[in-house]
Amino acid sequence: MTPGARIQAAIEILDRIAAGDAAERALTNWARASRFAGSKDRAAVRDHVFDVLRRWRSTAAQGGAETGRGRMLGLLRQQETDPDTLFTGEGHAPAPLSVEERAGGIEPQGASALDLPDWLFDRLAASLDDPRAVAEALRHRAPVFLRVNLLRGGRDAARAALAAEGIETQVSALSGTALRVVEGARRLSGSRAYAEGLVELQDAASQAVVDALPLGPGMRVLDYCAGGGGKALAMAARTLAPVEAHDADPRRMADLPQRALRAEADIRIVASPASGYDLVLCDVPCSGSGAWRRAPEAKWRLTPVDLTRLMAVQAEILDTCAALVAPGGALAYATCSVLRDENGAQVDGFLDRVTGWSVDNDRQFLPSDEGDGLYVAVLRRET
Ligand SMILES: C[S@@+](CC[C@H](N)C(=O)[O-])C[C@H]1O[C@@H](n2cnc3c(N)ncnc32)[C@H](O)[C@@H]1O
Repeated sequence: MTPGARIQAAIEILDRIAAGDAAERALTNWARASRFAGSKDRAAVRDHVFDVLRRWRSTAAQGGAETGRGRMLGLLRQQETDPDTLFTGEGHAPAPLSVEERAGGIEPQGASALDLPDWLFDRLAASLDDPRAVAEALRHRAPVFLRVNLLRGGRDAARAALAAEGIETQVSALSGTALRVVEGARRLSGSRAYAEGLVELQDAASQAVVDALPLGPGMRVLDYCAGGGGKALAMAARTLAPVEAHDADPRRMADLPQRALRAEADIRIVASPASGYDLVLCDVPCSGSGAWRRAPEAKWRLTPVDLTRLMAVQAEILDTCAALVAPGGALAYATCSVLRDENGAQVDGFLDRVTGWSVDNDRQFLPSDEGDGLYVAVLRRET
């Protein structure tokens, strides 16, 4: 496909998304119907679509229309790429710009310039000292991070194995196990280092969250909202003992046994956790606001009603998990959110409802080149 044809494909997919299709579904449907598209074409089209999704409002403003075509035009203007080189009308490229399109487009202002819905800008402003910096970070692509699986070898050995396959990494400042991929990210899924469990894909701040947990050899540990199991696997590498994994939707854990096998981690799936754990992690469902650059659609689909519903679920999970912790044990509450309502306010609410608990430590990570936006609080059961 020519660069112009890739732009036209992205325009059509963006129109499907605007009509209500989920981004992944729209991309998959396009790929199925476009057998001529090679892997590089698919990756390029995907990048265009996700670049626009991160900047849904500002690209429409700068492109002069709330359409796939308008947004792609706005994106090219933001990237200082001359649209006339791509909107040529030749082959499968988009039609040349009209006089109106050429003259159209305005400089976005306020929440539009920050690519946030208005209501979310207000929530972010109420949560953070520098909401603009966080909103700006969410407008850019996320770096790719790996976790070195210490059950399968050390960091240097993993870096060397990756480098031998053309995947260059840098050591992350946030966590001793985190590597930032600087070259060859697309080779990862087919690499031996990945297939043999030397590394896992995991954001650096997610790894730092696990670093913050009071984990030790032989502890009895439960991951109550295990999902795909990223944190359960990281915890198993630290405890050198079984980690129990639970999720209200067991289908979310479908790949976990296979991942555990590859990583040589001892993960045991439990449908009904008992009690008496030394540590229970509840990595609760949340807005995902700290990771919206990876899943930008969520930024536009979340409503105030959704957020209120999520907050109720979070409080309920905290209370359920507290009852599973042994006296003297710890309860870790984590989100991938930067909203205070889902973070510090939930912990404050919990401490108001219970007695005999205190905060050991808590930390808010903000989205940046170093990792995603996550929150973790370690709560100690005194009695
Ligand atoms: C943020 S994800 C977990 C991500 C996972 N810990 C990881 O690191 O890959 C939240 C998970 O909580 C699960 N969940 C939602 N409500 C729940 C509930 N009431 N009890 C247990 N799990 C729940 C969801 O199915 C989802 O898999």
